[in-house]
Amino acid sequence: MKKTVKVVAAIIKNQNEEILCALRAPEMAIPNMWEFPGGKVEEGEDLQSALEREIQEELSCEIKAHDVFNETVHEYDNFIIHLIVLNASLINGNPTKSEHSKLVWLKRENLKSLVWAPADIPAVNQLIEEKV
Ligand SMILES: Nc1nc2c([nH]c(=O)n2[C@H]2C[C@H](O)[C@@H](COP(=O)(O)OP(=O)(O)OP(=O)(O)O)O2)c(=O)[nH]1
Repeated sequence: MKKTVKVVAAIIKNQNEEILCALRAPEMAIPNMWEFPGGKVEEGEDLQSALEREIQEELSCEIKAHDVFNETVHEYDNFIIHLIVLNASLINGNPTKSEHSKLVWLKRENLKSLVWAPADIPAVNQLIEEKV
């Protein structure tokens, strides 16, 4: 049976209403695909704390995680992901990449120009549809 992994990811916006997108590095799982930054929820951790911790670790900045924006279950070849995308706001510092290959801020209407991790497509679609 495939393992199910619970992952939280953040929608972080800047003053221009652009959204932070992160490119997974070649050596990461699901390589060379764009994602909303975040990571796995640890045992006993609530969603908001997990996301705030992951963003501090990965992007060296402080966020406040808010409500759930989109929740999706997607089956990859070797595991099942329960991806929970939360709205978040930047509290302190600037997102700085460590593990990722690239970080970009994109307007909603341009999100489709990236190759997203398949599990992220529902959240991307919801972001685009919301503002038409
Ligand atoms: N962070 C994140 N991971 C995603 C997204 N979409 C998606 O399919 N994934 C997958 C990629 C990975 O297989 C898994 C999350 O792993 P990760 O490598 O980001 O998390 P982590 O830092 O806690 O993992 P680890 O290296 O400590 O094991 O979920 C997304 O939007 N954000």
